[in-house]
Amino acid sequence: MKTSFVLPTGIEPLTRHPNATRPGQKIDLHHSMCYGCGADAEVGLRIAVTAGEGLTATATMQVENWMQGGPGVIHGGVLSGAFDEVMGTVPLLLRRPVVTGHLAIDYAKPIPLGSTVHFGCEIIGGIGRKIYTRSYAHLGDPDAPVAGAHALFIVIDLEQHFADYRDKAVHPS
Ligand SMILES: CCCCCCCCCCCC(=O)SCCNC(=O)CCNC(=O)[C@H](O)C(C)(C)COP(=O)(O)OP(=O)(O)OC[C@H]1O[C@@H](n2cnc3c(N)ncnc32)[C@H](O)[C@@H]1OP(=O)(O)O
Repeated sequence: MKTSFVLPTGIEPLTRHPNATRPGQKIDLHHSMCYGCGADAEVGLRIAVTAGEGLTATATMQVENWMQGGPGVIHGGVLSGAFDEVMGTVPLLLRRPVVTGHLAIDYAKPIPLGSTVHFGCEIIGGIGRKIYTRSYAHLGDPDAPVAGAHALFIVIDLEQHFADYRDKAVHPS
């Protein structure tokens, strides 16, 4: 798939945490009101990410009617959000919390409403606090990707990063 994303030189391999979610198991829920993965979110993608071998994962998402962009197909921003969620979850296999610094999407084919989108994802490696990932999406045939993505995630101190925003958080009613 064509992409203009350029990986920097000097990326070091990273190692899965010994206590990371085992292959085949769902990677722990971020929180139940999260737009990407939460079961209680008013509107959300409800993506479940499953750990694979090494630093890989898979996920699926149902393309519902509210996700429509161009007639009959998914909105590009929704797909972007899905890639963000999938790639942002995989660093939990390192047991390192991250936020997105840079996200790049390559849209190869329209994705019809009603589709099940399958995602594959891997951590490429890291430099300091920077973690580089790539992902692809297909509709059932991994040899026929409909989109791809790269992202740079930055490792954060979870408590410190969200300290000023916790009083704005919404909780399940
Ligand atoms: C959450 C629970 C998990 C649970 C996981 C659940 C999955 C959630 C998935 C969704 C994730 C999201 O959407 S997160 C929401 C969207 N993202 C955000 O809100 C992040 C907003 N941005 C920020 O807060 C900040 O900019 C940070 C934290 C990303 C970076 O700030 P900082 O901590 O001061 O660090 P800083 O020195 O600026 O950057 C560190 C290094 O990264 C590089 N760097 C930073 N941004 C970029 C960039 N866009 N492009 C290239 N490089 C960059 C810098 O040059 C530097 O390199 P060097 O000098 O070291 O070489």
